[in-house]
Amino acid sequence: MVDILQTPLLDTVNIPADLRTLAPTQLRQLADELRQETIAAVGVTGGHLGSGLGVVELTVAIHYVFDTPNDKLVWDVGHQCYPHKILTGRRERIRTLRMGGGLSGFTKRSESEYDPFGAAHSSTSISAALGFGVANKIADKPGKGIAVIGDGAMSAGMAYEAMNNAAQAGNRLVVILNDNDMSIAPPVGGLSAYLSRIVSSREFLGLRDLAKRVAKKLPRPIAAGMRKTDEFARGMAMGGTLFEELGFYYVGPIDGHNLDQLIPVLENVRDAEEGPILVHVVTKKGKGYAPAEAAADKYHGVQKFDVISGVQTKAPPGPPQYQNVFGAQLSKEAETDPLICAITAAMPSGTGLDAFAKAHPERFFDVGIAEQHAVTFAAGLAAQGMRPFCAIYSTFLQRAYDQVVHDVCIQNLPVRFAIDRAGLVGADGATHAGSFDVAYLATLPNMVVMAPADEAELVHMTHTAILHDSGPIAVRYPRGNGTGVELPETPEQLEIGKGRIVRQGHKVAILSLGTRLGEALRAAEALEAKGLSTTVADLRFAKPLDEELIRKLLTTHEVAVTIEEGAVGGLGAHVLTFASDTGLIDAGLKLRTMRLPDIFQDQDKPELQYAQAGLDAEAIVETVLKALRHNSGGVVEGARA
Ligand SMILES: Cc1ncc(C[n+]2csc(CCOP(=O)(O)OP(=O)(O)O)c2C)c(N)n1
Ligand SMILES: CC(=O)[C@@H](O)[C@H](O)COP(=O)(O)O
Ligand SMILES: [Mg+2]
Repeated sequence: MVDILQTPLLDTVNIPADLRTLAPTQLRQLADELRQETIAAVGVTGGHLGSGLGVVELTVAIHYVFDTPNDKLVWDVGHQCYPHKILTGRRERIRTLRMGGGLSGFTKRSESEYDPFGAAHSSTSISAALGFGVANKIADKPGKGIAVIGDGAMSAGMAYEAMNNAAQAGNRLVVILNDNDMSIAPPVGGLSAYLSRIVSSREFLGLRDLAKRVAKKLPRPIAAGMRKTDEFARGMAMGGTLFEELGFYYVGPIDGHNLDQLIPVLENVRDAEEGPILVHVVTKKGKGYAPAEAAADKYHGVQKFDVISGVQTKAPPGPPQYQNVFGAQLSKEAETDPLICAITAAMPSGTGLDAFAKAHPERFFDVGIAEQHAVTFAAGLAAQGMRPFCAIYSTFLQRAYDQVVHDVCIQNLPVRFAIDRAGLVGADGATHAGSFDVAYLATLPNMVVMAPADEAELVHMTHTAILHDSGPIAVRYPRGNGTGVELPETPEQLEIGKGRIVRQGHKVAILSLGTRLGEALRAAEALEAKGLSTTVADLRFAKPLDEELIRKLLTTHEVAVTIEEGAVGGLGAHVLTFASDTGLIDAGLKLRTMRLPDIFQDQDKPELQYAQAGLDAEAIVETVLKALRHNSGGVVEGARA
């Protein structure tokens, strides 16, 4: 395996133009070196590995054949883009992947002209590539849009919305379907089965007849003398496919690790006069690195690891992760409650539902990457009397907002939302931060929004959600480990809209929502040391607000500060609205809201992200002291604080 890294050919390639000076016979070696470099880099940084290893040859072939960056290459999700980054001028920084100040783990427009479109959420690539292709067509400029989309990402509705429109791009759009028969977990559903049928029922295109068959299939000058009608081309050689029905020329399946096949096929595709074209490429996730190929998840996402053994750095033992506390509690309660069912959109382990899937397979649904469908499916289940839990990361639930509003809230259906990765998430950065869910959910009539301060509270809130049959309810909790509190044997049903006082004082009140409670308590200690007696309340609910408790806190303390792990529009906004509606702010109350700043924060360690966001104990103390210094008649200096 990779020992001392020797990359003589890769060392000569800084950008794709360098790559294009190589002879086709050199590309195999280049791909091998690129694979080694990718493994070595991710060994140091951790990150998404298996997907990138599977597209090493594809990355080399695309940059070799197409005229990037004039042809616009759009990687779906972008989690497979590390080899692409190495070939596009970023090799020197590749060992900073996903670190504070380092390269993003996804494609990012601000990073490179070779990343024409940023991503991290799936299934956007065909739409974006179509946009590039059509814009160039209108302007009569050269340049195609090239989307590389995985079989998992191909399960989302957006991909079909784009394909439904793709004909207008003509030959300006190329879609490369990277079929590795894997999502994060094994892929699910009819499309996955369909792709498997195509692959198993057909031989890979062989080298000997490849050029002939592709030339026949794609009308272009070299096929002169052959029939060039659409009927001939579309029905040719490999028969109709779903993609052909949608108006694509389908080419495939192709062995995506065989450069001798990839290069001529892509050259034909590049030069075709007709389109759009879909190239079905079959690859192996984790290809070329034995530990990845052998792992159940194909090293989708890894910690730092030892390159020789593949052994990943273990996280130090700690409290259970929130996702697993949720999954275990739901699974346990489902033993005695046959109405509970659980839905994930392709994230069974990330949401902690793998435990549930094992224990209750008949009530577990992995719907693939299809968050919108997941929500409306849950609404249907709820309308029929089930108790569905839709477990979706905060950032991915954004995609299903209309379904939450229209299918769930307007009909007041008791769908339970388990919203994981709420707040800042660390290495995945802005695209994956769960910054907006409180703002977008707590504004909806009928919705209940809870946030536990620790994992014991999450147990109570999961139980409370199960029993909440009168309408929709959401519980949002962060990525990572709990605080280490003891988990309750018997969960409590919390009273909806009731918070709790965690620490009683009389001058300063900190109103906390979620897991900032620990920082609020640390701040209270520091304030106490300065002679400022401090109350800390855990509001538990962003909606409905505990108006009685809030009124009491705002009328009995000189300064009140709200704190939450979310953007403006969340708890603080609702408390301010309440204080304004009731006239409580007219009485000279010093009320401040602490929330995420109005920026998309780049990746870093979560604790540093929160410090940068001004949401740690030190920032709370500073906010309180500033408020106390402030004379209510004047203008606040440094307005936010
Ligand atoms: C909208 C959305 N939902 C879920 C995810 C999480 N996610 C990232 S990669 C991935 C699997 C994608 O599978 P595929 O497209 O086949 O790519 P592969 O990992 O196999 O290379 C999932 C579910 C996401 N990024 N975006
Ligand atoms: C690319 C992607 O969307 C996922 O792989 C995501 O990075 C997983 O995040 P967690 O590690 O928080 O489950
Ligand atoms: Mg896949």
